[in-house]
Amino acid sequence: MSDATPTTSLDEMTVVLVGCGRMGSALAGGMVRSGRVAGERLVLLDADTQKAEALADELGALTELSQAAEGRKLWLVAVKPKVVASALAGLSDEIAADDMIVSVAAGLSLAKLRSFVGEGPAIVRSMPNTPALVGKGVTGIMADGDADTGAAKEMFESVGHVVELKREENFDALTAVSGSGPAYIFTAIEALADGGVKMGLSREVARELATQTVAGAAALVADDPSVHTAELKDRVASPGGTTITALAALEEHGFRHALISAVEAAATRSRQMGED
Ligand SMILES: NC(=O)C1=CN([C@@H]2O[C@H](COP(=O)(O)OP(=O)(O)OC[C@H]3O[C@@H](n4cnc5c(N)ncnc54)[C@H](OP(=O)(O)O)[C@@H]3O)[C@@H](O)[C@H]2O)C=CC1
Ligand SMILES: O=C(O)[C@@H]1CCC=N1
Repeated sequence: MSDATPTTSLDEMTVVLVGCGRMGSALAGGMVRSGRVAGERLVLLDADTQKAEALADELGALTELSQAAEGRKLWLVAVKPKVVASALAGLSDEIAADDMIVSVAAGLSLAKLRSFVGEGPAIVRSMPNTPALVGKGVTGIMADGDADTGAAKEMFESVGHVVELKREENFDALTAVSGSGPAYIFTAIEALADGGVKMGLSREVARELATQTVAGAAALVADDPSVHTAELKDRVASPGGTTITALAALEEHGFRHALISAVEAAATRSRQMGED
């Protein structure tokens, strides 16, 4: 059972990535770039072997389980939620009872994951995001039962922040805020730059300004959690100035409501996906 699972450092394990798509490749790239996971400790598998081989060439990683070192494996499952059961079934002869399975699939509960693999391997449910590729990801994790999350935590910490959830039902909200969140922010950066282009800036300059503004604003928020974001906003808005005029326009167009509704819609979808 999971509570008998040994505690092993990530250094002593081989990470096997199952699914080299958008999220899987971002995680693999981020881990190798960070120097935390060596290419010879990373096996890349994909239904499309050419995709796995191309990524392995780029990262100096392996593509065959037979090339992996002896010892515990961390199976990082990054296929679409509907494919997780069949992907794990196809690997059942390879997964040892003392291995660890880490799923990144949206909506898939620990109970469902356990039903796919049976008793034995430790299971960790996670929700990362694509900024992991550049070491700026944030990942929610939770283990099945009292399994040790250490190696999974180490892996995700190599590509950014880790938030350990105590209540599994919070995965839907976390998915909606940080799993899907980068897409909202990319859209915001694009629209901010569009505004600059509309007002005469070149696309290149507008993108640079929008990107650095979002990065700088996020850094300021993160710098001191005791300062409310409203206070930071007030410090930008001079009385009768440009910012308060812009904020009024944003309110008129339901900016806050749009974001709140987006998170609500994504969380609802995550919950539905878990019921499929
Ligand atoms: N994209 C994101 O930002 C995030 C995604 N996730 C989760 O990550 C998972 C993957 O999403 P995403 O990367 O976007 O999807 P992709 O479709 O980009 O990646 C999935 C990859 O898995 C491959 N694949 C399919 N079946 C198998 C199999 N049996 N064995 C090995 N590989 C297989 C696919 O190949 P083929 O295309 O040929 O089918 C594809 O290359 C999902 O569960 C999603 O919920 C979580 C957080 C963020
Ligand atoms: O869109 C999706 O379903 C996945 C999960 C979070 C981000 N991408």
